[in-house]
Amino acid sequence: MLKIGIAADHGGFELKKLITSNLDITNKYTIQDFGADALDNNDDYPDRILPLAEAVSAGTVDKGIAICGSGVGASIIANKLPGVRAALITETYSAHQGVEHDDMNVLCLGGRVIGSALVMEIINAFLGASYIGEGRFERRLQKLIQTEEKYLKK
Ligand SMILES: O=C(CO)[C@H](O)[C@H](O)[C@H](O)COP(=O)(O)O
Repeated sequence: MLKIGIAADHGGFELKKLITSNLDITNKYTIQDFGADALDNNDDYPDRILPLAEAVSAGTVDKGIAICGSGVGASIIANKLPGVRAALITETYSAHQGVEHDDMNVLCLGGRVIGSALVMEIINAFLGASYIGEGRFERRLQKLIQTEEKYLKK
């Protein structure tokens, strides 16, 4: 079963609630909620998203969903960690292509910019996709990993 993590700051708090109550996890996923557990308009996205990104980096969750107001801050902080490939996604094509081609493992969303019907389609596309893992995609991923090893220190 795929292990999914989810986290949000105040800008993504309502969207996280909507996602966790609408996502059909039956027989498919386990979901770990990294907070925020309550709305705090003074919280900061690095504090809220980092525990999820650490879990993806450590491999204790397989895929993450990181939400802030725009999705921008969430993607910036998540990508600081080794092994995390996060992207801000606003439509369904990139939600699955990012996984299939680039092994994207964190989906970033903007809680203040995305509609509730679209967001569930995006999440289902992201969670249902698998990395192709060969040929030109693997060649590109290896270049990305080499870059990470050169510039990011564990
Ligand atoms: O979108 C964000 C970062 O990219 C944050 O979630 C905040 O919503 C954004 O920075 C706005 O901050 P505010 O304190 O809610 O005005």
